[in-house]
Amino acid sequence: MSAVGFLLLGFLVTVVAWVSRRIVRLRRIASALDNIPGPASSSFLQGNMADYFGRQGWKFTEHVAQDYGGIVKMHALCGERMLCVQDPKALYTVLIKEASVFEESDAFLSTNQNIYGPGLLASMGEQHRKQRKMLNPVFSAAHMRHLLPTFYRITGKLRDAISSQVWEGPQEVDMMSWMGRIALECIGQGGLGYSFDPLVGGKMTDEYGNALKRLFPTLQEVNLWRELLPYVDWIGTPSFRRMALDLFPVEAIHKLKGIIDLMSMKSTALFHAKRGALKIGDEFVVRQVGEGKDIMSILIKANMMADDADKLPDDQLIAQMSTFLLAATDTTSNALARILHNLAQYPEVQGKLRAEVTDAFKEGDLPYDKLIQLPYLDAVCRETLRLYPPVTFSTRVPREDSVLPLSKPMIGVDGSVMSEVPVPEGTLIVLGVLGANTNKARWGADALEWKPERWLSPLPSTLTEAATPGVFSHIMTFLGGKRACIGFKFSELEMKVVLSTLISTFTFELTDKEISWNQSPVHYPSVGTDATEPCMPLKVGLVNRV
Ligand code: HEM
Repeated sequence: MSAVGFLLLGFLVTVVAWVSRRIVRLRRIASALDNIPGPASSSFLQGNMADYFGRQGWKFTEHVAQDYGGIVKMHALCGERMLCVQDPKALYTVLIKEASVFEESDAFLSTNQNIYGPGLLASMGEQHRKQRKMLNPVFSAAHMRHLLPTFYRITGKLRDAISSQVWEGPQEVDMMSWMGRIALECIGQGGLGYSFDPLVGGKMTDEYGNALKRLFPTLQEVNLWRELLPYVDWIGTPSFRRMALDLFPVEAIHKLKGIIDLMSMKSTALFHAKRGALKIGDEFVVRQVGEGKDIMSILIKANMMADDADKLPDDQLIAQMSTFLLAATDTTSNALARILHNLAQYPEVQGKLRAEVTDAFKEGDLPYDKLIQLPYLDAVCRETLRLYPPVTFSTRVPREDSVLPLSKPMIGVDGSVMSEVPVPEGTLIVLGVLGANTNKARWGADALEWKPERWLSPLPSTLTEAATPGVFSHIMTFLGGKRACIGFKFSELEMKVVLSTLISTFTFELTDKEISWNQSPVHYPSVGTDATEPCMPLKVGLVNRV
């Protein structure tokens, strides 16, 4: 049999095995979850997948968040059931108490393993625990404060670049593009000690940076094939699998392979250069981009000094580099874009924020603690992250049967009162971040309104008295537990530096172009609902020219 015939046969066997396993699992899950209320399925094939995860899925996500109980049954592909979990006690069980049962899905882990290598987003169990043990201290506030001068310097360049665009008078500026570039440069210099972009107008030309930008759109093109990965990524040796991929007749897969190869080559070269510099000594290191204060330099040093039992192998260190770049860029840039969009819609909030920041910075750049604690800047960031969590697609799959207790009982489809929900092994769980962040019983009747002021007075006791398992305030935007976002302090600092610089220099207004927000692994803005290209035009002017 020819190599192609052998490949096709293997593929067919895999598909048949996958379909039969799926049918058995479906039947079991469906009967266990029958009694949980939730929206009707839109079609047998797609269930509610397109309603929830589709580009215009935000309204449906709000409907699920507001109109059902703490756990909502939804329909996945071909009759499969999935649960949206938004009750705080149930979320606590998923993320903390039984975190070793509720792991990332196999498809998520396999995809990430093939893209980034064995980093945080591709590891589970002991390997993940060991990586977090090494990495948690690297992301502590003590290290973040050393990044502040780098962030001020980079953001100064951004301010100069935008100033030159609007020097002659207010202009329409695509702020999404600038937020993408600043976020990449912050994680480039602050995370890897590498500069992607001089931030001087035009477009970024760096090969590595452009590969990163192409990754998510290309992944979208191979969505269906990704589901099959856990069933095939153990077949043969890595070189056999590479050969099989070259023969596979799907163009997007070849494109993806090219992007991943380039990212891997660049991060490996950067890693070795960095470790070489660290071995030569501190004097050499301070002359590098990042001056040895970037996350990777600190990680490599910590790893060199760790006990043998705690040391991470090179491939796990290298894998963190693309992991950080991907996890940090779109999330923070879109969060910043959302804040600017809201400030343009609420000029009184914009004015109040500008007054606070201008007064605070009148004697020069603020030190770390003062910047982080500026009350109104903090309130604007928290409130935006609460109401518009940038990441909405976090999922988990229980590796064994489990039970999720509820903080507030709910009424089942048969009218009975349910204080807990049985969850069979293999059930797809969507973490209902929006539902947790906007629960009216806990946040108050105005939970769906964007009101930064709510953070300036004590939060309702309904919220503070019932624990929320989130790492950031009382919100679930960065999740909680052992897989919570490791970079939330990095992101918070970056957002505050960028916003304080922009808001004290520029004014932001809406244009006549409608900005719509698209559901995707990370929410992004576009002009109107048809365009898929990320874009957010705002009318930008100079503060002292108004
Ligand atoms: C507004 C900005 C950000 C948001 C909303 C955000 C949100 C999240 C969420 C929800 C997760 C959990 C994903 C899951 O388990 O399904 C996560 C994980 C992660 N984030 Fe962030 N993130 C942000 C910024 C950052 C930054 C700046 C970095 C790095 C500097 C970062 C690095 C990571 C990493 C490495 C993980 C995987 C953690 C693990 O599995 O142990 N994130 N993030």
